[in-house]
Amino acid sequence: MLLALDVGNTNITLGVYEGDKLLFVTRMATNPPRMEDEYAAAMLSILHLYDIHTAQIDGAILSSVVPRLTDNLARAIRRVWKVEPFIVSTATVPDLKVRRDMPNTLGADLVVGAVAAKELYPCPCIVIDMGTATTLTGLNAEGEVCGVVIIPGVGTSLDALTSHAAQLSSVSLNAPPQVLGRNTMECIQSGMVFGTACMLDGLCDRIEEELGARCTVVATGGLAGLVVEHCRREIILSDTLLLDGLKLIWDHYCA
Ligand SMILES: Nc1ncnc2c1ncn2[C@@H]1O[C@H](COP(=O)(O)OP(=O)(O)O)[C@@H](O)[C@H]1O
Ligand SMILES: CC(C)(COP(=O)(O)O)[C@@H](O)C(=O)NCCC(=O)O
Ligand SMILES: [K+]
Repeated sequence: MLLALDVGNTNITLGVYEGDKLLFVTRMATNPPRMEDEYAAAMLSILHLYDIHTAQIDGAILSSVVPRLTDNLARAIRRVWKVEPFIVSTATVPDLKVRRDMPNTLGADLVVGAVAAKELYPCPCIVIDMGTATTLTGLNAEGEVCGVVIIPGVGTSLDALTSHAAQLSSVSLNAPPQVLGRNTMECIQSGMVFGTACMLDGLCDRIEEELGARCTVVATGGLAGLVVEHCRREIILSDTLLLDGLKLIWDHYCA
């Protein structure tokens, strides 16, 4: 079985594959950061919860955009399962062509999303990932990464807004009944949900203009479900895009 981990700035997403089948997906909070033994204990008890025994894991793959956690997690994996985790980066995934300055600074999650999109969807393609940041990655018809847009994520924006505006407090991230909010809560929700949906529609149009072709658009990340249904363009939702990408990378480079 393969243990696949994607470390984002808010959540560590963990999945286990048996062959091509994703057995389960679960999440651990990224903060506070933990030590090697704490990660080992946490992952062991999660796998125990899903009836996976230590001897059943014979491979591990890790993508991380939080460098200070990567080593502790990798050491925990080596210690518990006696396997060397494959660490995703542009260097370890050389088949993905990245047409931008300093390609090696592309976030590992964006590498994984791009590999998944290139393999699983028609290109040109735009990958939207809505987590701590909202990112849009543009892939051309050859599946090469042509560039990325990075925007503060929906939750991150809301935190910034409410910490800077004396009369605004945080709201639950839900779509209000109409665009014109009738109370402070609805006004903020409208801005967060409809504002983000309009921004995604508009950015996809502009990325298509730059790529000179109509694109497939696929969205993932913890906040995608909330926003994408309010977009006017057709956007495919995939909760497991990054785990799918990790599995594809594993099959290509390690199997
Ligand atoms: N099912 C879910 N699992 C995880 N996070 C979720 C879920 N639904 C909504 N969220 C929200 O998504 C955000 C985190 O998204 P995620 O893609 O895990 O971020 P990151 O990759 O930056 O760690 C948080 O604001 C969280 O509250
Ligand atoms: C843009 C990101 C912060 C997104 O992280 P996330 O929201 O998934 O936690 C991450 O991909 C990152 O740190 N990237 C490095 C810079 C770059 O890709 O250009
Ligand atoms: K992510």
